[in-house]
Amino acid sequence: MIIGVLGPKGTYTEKAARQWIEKKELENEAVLEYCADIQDVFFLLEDGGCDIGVVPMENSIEGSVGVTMDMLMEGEAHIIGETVVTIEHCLLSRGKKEDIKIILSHPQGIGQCRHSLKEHFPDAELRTTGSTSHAAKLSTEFEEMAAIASPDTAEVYGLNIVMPDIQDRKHNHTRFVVITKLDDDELKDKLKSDDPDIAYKTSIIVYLDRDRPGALYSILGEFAKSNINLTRIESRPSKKVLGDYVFYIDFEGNISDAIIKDAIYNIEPQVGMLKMLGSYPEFDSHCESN
Ligand SMILES: O=C(O)C(=O)Cc1ccccc1
Repeated sequence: MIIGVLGPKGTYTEKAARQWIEKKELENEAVLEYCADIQDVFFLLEDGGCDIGVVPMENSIEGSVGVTMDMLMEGEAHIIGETVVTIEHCLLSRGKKEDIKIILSHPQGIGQCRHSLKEHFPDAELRTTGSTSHAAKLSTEFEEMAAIASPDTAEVYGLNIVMPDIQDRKHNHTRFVVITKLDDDELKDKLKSDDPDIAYKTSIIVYLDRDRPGALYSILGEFAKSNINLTRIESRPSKKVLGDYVFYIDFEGNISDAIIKDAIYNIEPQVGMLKMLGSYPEFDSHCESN
């Protein structure tokens, strides 16, 4: 089974993928395919180059990962799982702290360390890369470069940890989603089936089409009426005109539950578009460590 992840070796996304692989007991079958950026994970999946993909979705400090949200809207990928990884950013370099002039990372990495960078490296040039480990790899070339990445990545690329705990807040977590293009039958052949008794979550995207008072209220009311708990609601630009949005809604429950099916049935006639992203086992922080 080929699993597309953000590369090169040493990304947090790889950590997330390994966490999910272990949970699904796929250690003997899974082969990781490293991609240059998040978009490429989706393209690899769409082109049939991998069975499964793992991509970052949202971070507790920096918020949503726009490219992941956009690619979920645009493509055929659907969500079959999620996992949460604890983020522990460090500053990695070949040189010493006083040599550092350029700091590299994925935009999420830079965003999660913004205040700390201003405080400790006010004059450094900040440059974005495809991933945290891509930044680490580039930093092996010059002593004046440093990467924001995980301590494990320092080991992979033989870099020094010049500053541990560089993130703005101690508690830092990223939620990753597991995506596929395979249908239920194909998945049944490849994956151990999920325990039907565990808690599920469902993700949808809705576009309201007609801007009118109470349109979103009415949709959210369908969830409230059925006592369905929302876990996330985010808007993204519809990309049609300024001020026009699509809404990403996550809620507790499985689309195979009658109560969820009924709520979706009631919402559908009220919206211009409803895209079902998938129902999948909710990450359980009590059972899963990382
Ligand atoms: O997976 C990575 O290493 C990335 O570059 C994306 C990212 C960046 C920061 C936190 C979590 C994921």
